[in-house]
Amino acid sequence: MQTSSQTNLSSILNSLIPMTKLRFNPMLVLVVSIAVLFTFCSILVHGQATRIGFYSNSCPQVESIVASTVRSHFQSDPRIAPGLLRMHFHDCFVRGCDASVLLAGSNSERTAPPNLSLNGFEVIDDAKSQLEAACPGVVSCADILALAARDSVVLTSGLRWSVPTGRRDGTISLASEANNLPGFTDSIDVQKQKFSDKGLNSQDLVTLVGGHTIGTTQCQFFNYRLFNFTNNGPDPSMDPAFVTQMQALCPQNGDGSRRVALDTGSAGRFDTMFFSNLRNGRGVLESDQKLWTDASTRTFVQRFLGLRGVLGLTFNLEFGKSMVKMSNIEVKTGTQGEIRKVCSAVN
Ligand code: HEM
Ligand SMILES: [Ca+2]
Ligand SMILES: [Ca+2]
Repeated sequence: MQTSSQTNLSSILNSLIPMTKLRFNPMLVLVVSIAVLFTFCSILVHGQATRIGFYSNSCPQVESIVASTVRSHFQSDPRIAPGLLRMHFHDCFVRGCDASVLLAGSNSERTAPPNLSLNGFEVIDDAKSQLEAACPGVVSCADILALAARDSVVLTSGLRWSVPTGRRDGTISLASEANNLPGFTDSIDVQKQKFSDKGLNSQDLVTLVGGHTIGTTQCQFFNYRLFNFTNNGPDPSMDPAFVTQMQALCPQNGDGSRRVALDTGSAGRFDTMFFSNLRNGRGVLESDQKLWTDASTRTFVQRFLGLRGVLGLTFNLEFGKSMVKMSNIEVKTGTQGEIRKVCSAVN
């Protein structure tokens, strides 16, 4: 039913365009105005966001170029897969996912202690130079890193997810800001706090730390648990047989830079073995083992292991969902930041 004011409005609008055959349908005018208003308000409130297919016209080859570059480097050195996943995490937690972690120079993030062992920079540089040849000045380094992290999970038998793109590159990178990153001795409360500061909840925390299902750690980040953790011995949350196994790999006063798997027995495969290891007191990092010790995070570990009946969660599926959240942290879009020409330097 039309109200008299709608009828009046449409007759006024129709009288304004006597030369055309267009006629205003008041309902249509209403729906379109609401849609325009809604879009306008949501841009005002949320800022612009990333979206799937951002480069579908400007650089349709972007995904295939990144994927083939990551694959070819992975074939000669599989360590780049965990390397790129960790690099994306370290990027997102400092100034958002803006490739700040890729900038070289004195006092840049790269020089901060947690970033000294990052690897895979050459993979991003390689993809970037191919993309500059194919679509000059179009694809951001931040997006290349987000895509490369996803491709790394796929290459290690994880599930694929769609990566929204449209990030722009930041121009600032400060070593001092890398203390935002969680540390391997952090309590669960501190871990939760650092994640919630970035809009990530406890489930995201457990899921994303599940990224430790691939890759390695240096002995120096956990060997303090193996010997004099307490007055009379190793960390009591560790399985004694596992302590012996780790002592052999990381002897006291041995080489602290030696590397061992974060997920014993499955360092190359994106699976739930990491969570079984936590359940069995076989977590390598102190911060990882606490995900099982603490009841509030343990429930999520149990859900990934199918130990909570209908509350079961599929790790590989949840990982993609939490990664989409993580890779949208404080993103720069639209006219913010820039599209770097070279990923290690601002334009
Ligand atoms: C409480 C949070 C976290 C802490 C304390 C932590 C700490 C660490 C430490 C100490 C290492 C060993 C680094 C080395 O020896 O070079 C490491 C490696 C790694 N981290 Fe984390 N991490 C956390 C969360 C995450 C998240 C959220 C991801 C990804 C989504 C991630 C992915 C990785 C990967 C893949 C490696 C292996 C790197 C390689 O083999 O090159 N981590 N992490
Ligand atoms: Ca960043
Ligand atoms: Ca694994």
